[in-house]
Amino acid sequence: MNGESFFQRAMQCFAEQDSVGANHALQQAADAGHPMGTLYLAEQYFREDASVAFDFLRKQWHKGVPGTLHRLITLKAFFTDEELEIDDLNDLYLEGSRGHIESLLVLAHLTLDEFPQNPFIGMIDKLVPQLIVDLGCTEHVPSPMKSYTAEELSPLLTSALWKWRTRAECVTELSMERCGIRLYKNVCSKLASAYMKLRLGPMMQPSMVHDPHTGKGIRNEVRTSYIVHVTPEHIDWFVLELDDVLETLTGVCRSRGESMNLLRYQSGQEYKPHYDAIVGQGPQFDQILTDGGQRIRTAITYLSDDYSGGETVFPKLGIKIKAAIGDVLVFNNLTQDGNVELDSYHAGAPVEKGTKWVLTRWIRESATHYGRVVYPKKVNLK
Ligand SMILES: O=C(O)CCC(=O)C(=O)O
Ligand SMILES: [Fe+2]
Repeated sequence: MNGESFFQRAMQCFAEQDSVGANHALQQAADAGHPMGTLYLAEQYFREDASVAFDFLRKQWHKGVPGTLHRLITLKAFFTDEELEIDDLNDLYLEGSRGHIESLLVLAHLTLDEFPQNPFIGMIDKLVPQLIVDLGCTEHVPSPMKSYTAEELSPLLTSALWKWRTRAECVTELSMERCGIRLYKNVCSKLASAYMKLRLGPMMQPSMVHDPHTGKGIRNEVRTSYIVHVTPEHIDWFVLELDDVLETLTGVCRSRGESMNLLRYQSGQEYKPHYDAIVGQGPQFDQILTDGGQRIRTAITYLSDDYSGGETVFPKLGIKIKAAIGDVLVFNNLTQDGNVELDSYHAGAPVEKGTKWVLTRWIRESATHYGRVVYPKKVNLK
């Protein structure tokens, strides 16, 4: 049997809740160098002991299994309390040199501001030229193509590490006592914004709102944008990094976040004035509240700014926010004593021209389904 057959057998065993059989088959798949088998098994090890998982991933890397170093660094960065070091970024580079696009994207995202003539963009361009066009990075492609020595790479990796370590140190442009409104500048890089839109955009569906009578999701003129729910199966480095940074900016543990909503508004589309707090009453609303309680806070990450109209408006506060790409707006939906903050009433004004993209995170009082699945060890840290 080959690696794929072992992996399929493991999936079958999981479906039949035979975890012993599944682990045995995963082991066989990993021994045969199967990438997904390797990553699944590493996940199992990681739940028990991070260092066992890391040793296993490194062993598989030496056997030539792709994606293993990238997974190791991702687990270390987002699921342990260990700090990333320069060697970890070098590992991402090694993974990228074997053709792992996401590793190169992470390195490009961490270095593009400092190094516009960017070798990582050049490496991506060699592998998938269309991606560079779709990400709007064509002006960054270095020419001529070449391989980079350790000495040439060193300043880039040092700078990437600095960028990583200061990822949540953002300048505040607007700060208001009422509703705890804060607008943080330049949180999400242009590259990360472009990549998330590109990767998740094809899954867009019409947005829904809760029917005030039944609590069920319905289409309604109140909210005419398109949406993708960024559920656990969609997470990647960029989603995890945003979860991490938003935890710092909002002061609430990432495990209390609902899965983010990627919203796309085209001309004429809007989100009419509303509360993000759950304001309906009845059994269906009680059901919605079981996923972590009330929505205490909201964080909106702006992924585009080449549109007119489309401001985020707070009519009771008399403010209109037109953020730049990469900015994050945070505000409270509840008062100190836990009531709905009436001033938090807000809208996404109709877009006039161009396309507005945002990622909305609604944050609850306690751990959500998303938080429990993605961050089982980080539940309720704050
Ligand atoms: O699009 C906007 O500016 C606001 C989005 C919003 O209010 C929400 O998603 O809850
Ligand atoms: Fe909202």
